[in-house]
Amino acid sequence: MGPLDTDTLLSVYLALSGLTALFTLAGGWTTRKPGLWLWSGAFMASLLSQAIRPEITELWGVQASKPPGHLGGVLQALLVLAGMRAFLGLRISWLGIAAVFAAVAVFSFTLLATGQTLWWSLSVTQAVAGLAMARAAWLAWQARRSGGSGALGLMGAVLGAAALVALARAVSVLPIGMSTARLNVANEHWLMATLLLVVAEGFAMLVLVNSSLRDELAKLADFDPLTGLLNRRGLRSRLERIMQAPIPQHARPDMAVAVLDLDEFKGINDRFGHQVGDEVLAEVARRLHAGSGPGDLVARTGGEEFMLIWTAAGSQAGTVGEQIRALVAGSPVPSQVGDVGVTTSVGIATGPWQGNESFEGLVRRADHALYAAKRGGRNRVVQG
Ligand SMILES: Nc1nc2c(ncn2[C@@H]2O[C@H](COP(=O)(O)OP(=O)(O)OP(=O)(O)O)[C@@H](O)[C@H]2O)c(=O)[nH]1
Repeated sequence: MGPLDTDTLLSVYLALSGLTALFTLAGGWTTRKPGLWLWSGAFMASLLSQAIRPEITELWGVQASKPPGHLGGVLQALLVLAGMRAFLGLRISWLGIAAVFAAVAVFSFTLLATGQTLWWSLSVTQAVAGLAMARAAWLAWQARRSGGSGALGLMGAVLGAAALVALARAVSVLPIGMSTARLNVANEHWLMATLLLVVAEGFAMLVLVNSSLRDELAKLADFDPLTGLLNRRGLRSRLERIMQAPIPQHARPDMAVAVLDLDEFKGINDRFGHQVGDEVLAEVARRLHAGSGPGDLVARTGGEEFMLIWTAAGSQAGTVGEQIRALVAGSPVPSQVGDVGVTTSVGIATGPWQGNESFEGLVRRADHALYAAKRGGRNRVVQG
């Protein structure tokens, strides 16, 4: 036996699968990310399928130990695919997975029972595993292309490579006109590539989980959890991005900054309770968001304070304030205690885009206008 014969490679494969299963299990446990449990199960499946081979060999002979190993590879790939779907929030067809697995299992065990060569079993199981991996790679790529993180691209590349290796292995072990010795050599080559890819898959999975946690943290830092609107920090960073866009200042339509403060909101809390107050805030946020265009920014900048930046208010700038007030006060907010009437005061300032300085100036003007609206009796718009 050489140092890199099939049995040695399978032992290394077993050890690496076990480690990857542990890492993904730890990842699933600590992050509660969907998909990681399935990925851990995927590597556990290939570990178990290799670990039970010596026992099966002892009981029923070496031939009988092969189909479980082959099927472990299929189960692993199907679970990697299911994990990818879960990670991306897609539906998983367990019936489809069971049907594919059962069909391949029946095929392998029929070959075993009828005394035919088990190279066919390896070839077919690797082909099925390759197709499942290719599907998982495709999903990762699609998600990357529709705005996902770079880690999805890495995952797609690694799973794509795993798919190619499995398919190449499926072809290289086809028992057509090749001696068993040559089939063994071909199998060992591709098995070695599979080993490297187990490590790469585990690595890509952890990178993917880390990057999605980082995205979540960034989201938490930029958004208000009650209303889902941007918070002050998120508003600022998005505004900076818009201001830095390479559009000449003279080509930008005027923008409007509106500062809103719900009227006598303390009274709503006192009369109906804090929870109803929260419902009102969430509904006001929904209305403000629904009433804004895709390029506009809507933020909750304080308890019952909101800020809207209409990035292309243009010639309608003068009427924007009244539209915003009507969005909030136009109809009462349905809540657990029935309809709750709510009004808002709005301070508004419009002007051209001229860098950060001018934006701060606009906000100051809008703030002063808001105080004037409150002083003037509330539920009104004052232009600053
Ligand atoms: N339910 C709820 N209430 C909040 C939240 N954040 C701030 N508030 C409440 O909002 C109220 C704001 O009250 P005030 O600043 O006195 O203003 P107001 O009653 O709206 O009166 P005016 O602004 O003068 O019209 C306070 O009672 C805060 O407790 C929140 O997240 N949920």
